[in-house]
Amino acid sequence: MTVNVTVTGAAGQIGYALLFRIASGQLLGPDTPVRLRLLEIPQGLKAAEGTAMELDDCAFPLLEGIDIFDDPKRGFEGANVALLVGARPRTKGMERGDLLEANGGIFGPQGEAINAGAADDVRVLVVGNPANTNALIAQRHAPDVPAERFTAMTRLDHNRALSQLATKTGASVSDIANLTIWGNHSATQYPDVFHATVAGRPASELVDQSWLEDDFIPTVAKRGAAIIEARGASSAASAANAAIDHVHDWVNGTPENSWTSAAIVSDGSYGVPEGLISSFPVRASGGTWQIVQGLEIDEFSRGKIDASVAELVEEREAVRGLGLI
Ligand SMILES: NC(=O)C1=CN([C@@H]2O[C@H](COP(=O)(O)OP(=O)(O)OC[C@H]3O[C@@H](n4cnc5c(N)ncnc54)[C@H](O)[C@@H]3O)[C@@H](O)[C@H]2O)C=CC1
Ligand SMILES: O=C([O-])CC(=O)C(=O)O
Repeated sequence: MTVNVTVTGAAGQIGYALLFRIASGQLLGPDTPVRLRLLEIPQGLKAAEGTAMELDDCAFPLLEGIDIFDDPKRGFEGANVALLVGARPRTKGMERGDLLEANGGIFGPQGEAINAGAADDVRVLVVGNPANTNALIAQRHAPDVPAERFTAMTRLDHNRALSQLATKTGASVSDIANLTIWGNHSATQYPDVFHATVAGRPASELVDQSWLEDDFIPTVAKRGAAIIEARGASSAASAANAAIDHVHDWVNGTPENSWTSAAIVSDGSYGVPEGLISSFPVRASGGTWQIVQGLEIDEFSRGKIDASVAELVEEREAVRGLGLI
């Protein structure tokens, strides 16, 4: 059956890296036809039309159609998968509160539109920053959609951590299992190697604590800023790739022998307040995410997780104070 995929911010740089991969079958697999619904603001419509022309020109056998909208109500109609990429970027002179407020004006109405018209099985991935809190705002505006269908992306952080650890240990990324990103998709995130293995050996035996603290954790947590500095623009292809990985695993399941990371609604596991959208170690099966339970968390990890979760609580209080949730 054809799957309707809504992509917001379709004319942006992540959109340009993402749409062709969705249309080629990499999001949902080689047997699933897709129909794209592109949502943009009025100023983005012309560029979205240009991208749609290029999608046509690829003659993707799985692409059944493309529609373009600037009205969220129509953009999310019948959506089975919704990728919320478009967001208000932080600009000069903008305070954190201004950024949260501007994004509340986007993600509140989009949550309402999902509630009103998306398909019963809708799965939502928020990429646009601040991703966790934008996802929370959207989720709170969609009371009829099960809360666990709203997720935010920390898969790019997860993939960045895999790559750093592989390089350091001289292993291949496919040798690494059970890394975790905890908390917020921000500089406070905690990339945790203490349950990870590299070719079956505990990662913590292969790297020392000073590398973790002085190199690995800050490199992963600040990678977004380093890419902006180097490229003059934020991560786009790697962000699109992570979005594909996230939805692909959500729908098709994670491999037996490992877990991944995703920001999902907390059920209170690991002391993360219930209802926050925070990154956890997760497995997917049967189309749902489950938090990996029973991991031992030492004092170092506890402090790092708590710090990132505290930032999420602060963001939640800020949007509550602004009347956005
Ligand atoms: N979670 C993650 O790991 C990552 C998140 N990001 C975030 O993803 C977002 C998008 O990044 P880029 O594509 O590089 O930005 P971009 O600025 O190139 O594109 C954003 C697009 O969104 C559109 N847009 C703005 N408001 C909209 C609305 N209300 N409805 C529909 N479309 C809307 C804009 O017209 C623009 O075309 C940013 O917030 C960025 O910070 C980027 C990389 C990684
Ligand atoms: O900082 C940004 O805008 C981009 C981002 O989220 C990342 O690359 O992780």
